[in-house]
Amino acid sequence: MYSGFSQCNAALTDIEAIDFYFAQTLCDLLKQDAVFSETDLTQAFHVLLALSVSQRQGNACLILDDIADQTLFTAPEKAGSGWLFSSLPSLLTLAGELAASPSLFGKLHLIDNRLYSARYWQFEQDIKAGIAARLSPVPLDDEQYQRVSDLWPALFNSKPVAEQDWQQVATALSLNQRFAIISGGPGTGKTYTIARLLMAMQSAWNGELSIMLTAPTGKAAQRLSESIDAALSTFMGNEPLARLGDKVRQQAMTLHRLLGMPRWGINCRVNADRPLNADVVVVDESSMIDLALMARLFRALSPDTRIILVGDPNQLPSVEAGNVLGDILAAIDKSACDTVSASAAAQCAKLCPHLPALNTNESDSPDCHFTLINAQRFGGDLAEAASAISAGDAQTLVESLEVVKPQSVVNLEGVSRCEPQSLEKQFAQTAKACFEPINQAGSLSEAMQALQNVRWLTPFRQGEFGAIALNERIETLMSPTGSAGQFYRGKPIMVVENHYSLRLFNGDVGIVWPAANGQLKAWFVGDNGAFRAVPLTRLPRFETVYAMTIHKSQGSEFAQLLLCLPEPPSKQAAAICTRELVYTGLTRAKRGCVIMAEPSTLRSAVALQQRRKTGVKQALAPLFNGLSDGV
Ligand SMILES: Nc1ncnc2c1ncn2[C@@H]1O[C@H](COP(=O)(O)OP(=O)(O)OP(=O)(O)O)[C@@H](O)[C@H]1O
Repeated sequence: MYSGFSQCNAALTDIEAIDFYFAQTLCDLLKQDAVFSETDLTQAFHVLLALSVSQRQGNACLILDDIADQTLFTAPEKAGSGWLFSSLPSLLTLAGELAASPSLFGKLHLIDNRLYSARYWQFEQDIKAGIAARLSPVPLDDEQYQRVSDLWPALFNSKPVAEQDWQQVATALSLNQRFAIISGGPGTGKTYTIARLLMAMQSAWNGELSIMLTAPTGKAAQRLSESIDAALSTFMGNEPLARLGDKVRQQAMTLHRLLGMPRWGINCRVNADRPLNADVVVVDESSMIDLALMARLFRALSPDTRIILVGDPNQLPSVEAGNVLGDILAAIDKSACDTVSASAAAQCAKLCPHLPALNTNESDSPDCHFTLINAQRFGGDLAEAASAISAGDAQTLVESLEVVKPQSVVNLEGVSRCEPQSLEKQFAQTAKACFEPINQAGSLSEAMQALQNVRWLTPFRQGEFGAIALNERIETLMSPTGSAGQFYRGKPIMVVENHYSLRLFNGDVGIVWPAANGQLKAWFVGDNGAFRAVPLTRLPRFETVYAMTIHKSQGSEFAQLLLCLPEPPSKQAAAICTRELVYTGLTRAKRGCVIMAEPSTLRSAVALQQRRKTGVKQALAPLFNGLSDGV
């Protein structure tokens, strides 16, 4: 085999030291068994290498079919590089023997054709156990029904309607679920529904429920609190409703804080032995939650705690391994919009006799997924473009987009396209139209508002249209000295590391602005919505943020967007430009978006779906099809 990492790295491409040492450590253990031939050990080393690479790429496991009879880790410039894996039957036999070998006991798991390291296998098992334990509904008693029925007309329109109101259906049917998912695109009223569902729950349980609101990032948590507040403000004028609203309103926190995750390390303060003291946990932006974090969340719930996942499965999956929300929804494979069980239909009819009857099915599978499909806030064009992207219909999308000048983004309602060359030619005009309002603002709050109005998004950090180059170019136009990298009034910045004592977190966006004494400071929006200043000398690591990557923009929204989709400069860059990336970028726009792209680049991106290899769907499907295999 290889004498060390350097020799391995010379023979194979796309591997990292961690892959080599993972494979080598396990192979060293295997040698103790003394049952594997040298040939088997060499094959095992490469399978383990492929497993580590696969997990590093965001997959939970290695699908053996993907490597069978394939030569992997090749590089055109390295003659003879790469490794040819054997056929599927012999890979399956080998992987089975590895997983069963005494020296690797518990370290590897082979489920069907999926090879796991113990960590990821355990995450999947914990998620499965957490969901399985919550699938049987907890019926409301008659008094609870009565209280919720009495409240209903204050929460929703209770006049008879011809078209189904999925927000009401979701609320009525989630009331007695201990596990529910409310999914939908941006502005479909997920938070509106959650606020009302929580009001209904509090009324059923006489205001005694302990509710926790959480989201994976600080920004998403802040938006969740604000949106719940806005949804509850409707009830302020009515004393009893306002009191019920107070039992729902609270500051959402990040999942890391909720679980008491240490700054360094992974052992949560809140865990199976010391679970969360909550009756209901609402998790927003669930698509951003990776396997490990979701597993830790489920471990931290006591058996009676209800969990409601909220999110948009068409968005990018988590940065770290897995695609948990998408996989759970794939396992459920239906929503209440299709059919529900007869008992769920009866429950809905009891609370909402004014709604059309739901379609029923014969099964007793749990009705725990509710899709909201009607855009409540999103402009028609944006909603249509977003659904064309999520349906993979690039042709309709490209044909529907008017070609405009890039600077028209500042007042745009809806979606248009501009050619990359026209942004190149009109770069200065476009940047000034978008960002001069920040410099020209008369006050800090106007500048903050202007900053939220327009943002440029890009898939990449590096390269001509990467965030770094775009910010440098824009900054030379905006900075009074004409050079990048200096502080000036109106410079937008994004913190890129956590600073706990300053209460600044990775992704927080602020602005450089003079304090009352004229001294420049960095200003951020505090927890209570008020601005707070941080001395420039104390700022943690930050970047200029006229432009940002689409990944970083998750959980944020802007009135108008310039969505740059340049032609990917390499194969690796092309692999990033997926349908989910375009969808996530576009749906950050509240009013208008200009997509800067060649039609061919847009088509290729929309055609490419980001697939994460996991076994979550296979593990959960039996639970949702009434075939629980007993966890
Ligand atoms: N049934 C409704 N009637 C009137 N307004 C509604 C209704 N549902 C939602 N809205 C309004 O539509 C807007 C978007 O709703 P909401 O914020 O709940 O959507 P969301 O799906 O949570 O959005 P996002 O994905 O951006 O978080 C809000 O202003 C909300 O008040």
